[in-house]
Amino acid sequence: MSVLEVKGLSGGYGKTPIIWEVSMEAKVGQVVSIVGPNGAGKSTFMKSLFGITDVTGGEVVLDGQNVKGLPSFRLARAGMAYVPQVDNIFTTMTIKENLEMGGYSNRRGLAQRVEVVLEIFPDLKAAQNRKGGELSGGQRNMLGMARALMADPKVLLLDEPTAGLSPIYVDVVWDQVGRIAKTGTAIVVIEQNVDRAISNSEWVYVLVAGRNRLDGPASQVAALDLGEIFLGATAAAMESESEVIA
Ligand SMILES: Nc1ncnc2c1ncn2[C@@H]1O[C@H](COP(=O)(O)OP(=O)(O)OP(=O)(O)O)[C@@H](O)[C@H]1O
Repeated sequence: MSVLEVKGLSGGYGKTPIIWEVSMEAKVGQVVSIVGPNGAGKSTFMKSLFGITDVTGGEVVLDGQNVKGLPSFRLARAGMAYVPQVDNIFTTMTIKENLEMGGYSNRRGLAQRVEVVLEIFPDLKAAQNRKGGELSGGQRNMLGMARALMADPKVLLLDEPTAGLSPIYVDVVWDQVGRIAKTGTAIVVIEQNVDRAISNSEWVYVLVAGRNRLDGPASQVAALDLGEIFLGATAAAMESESEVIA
């Protein structure tokens, strides 16, 4: 069952359009990746979903509810969570306090929720009294995800959670993504590394020049030469229709 359906979303920053008629969907408990060349509009698309950039057209349906154009706090209430690439934790607060802040909107059962989330992130559990600012890059990214999970979202949007991490930590973060999905949360992840995206997601979307270029099950996308497609991020790609290879 689809928990997130995006149809023909267009938008950008003020009057500058960046994404054109982008569509995607994510099912309950599914990991969906978005890949594409630098500047393809991946982050802008995610920000548009979460009400941060200007949306000029399209539809966003979250768990059956049309949420396009809602401000971020209402999207959060409706079950969407977003973890940006940077500034995703409070550095002067402990891990536990960061989690408590993440659950501020529903204080009932907060302590139990902290426990549930810490069970998903053993590294954080072991260091729960350390301050955010003392954590490694990988731990910070995990705390960003954990904090977002405090609201028990239906859909979790992650903008490059593995950016700048050592290969070992990249594996750890992807492992956590898989664990979160198993709890039923749908996860949409922007990933620079195509191979990682393919091996850790069920479905992969390729954005080129602000548009859907193609999408399909990870196993089928793996068979394509995406390097070639990325390099061809030209006017020709912009004019082509999106292909679906499901
Ligand atoms: N705050 C902003 N204001 C205006 N334009 C922006 C802003 N942020 C990004 N852009 C522009 O939007 C376009 C798409 O950028 P975006 O960051 O969404 O791409 P991306 O696919 O996520 O790229 P990367 O992989 O490099 O992060 C780029 O041309 C960029 O210059």
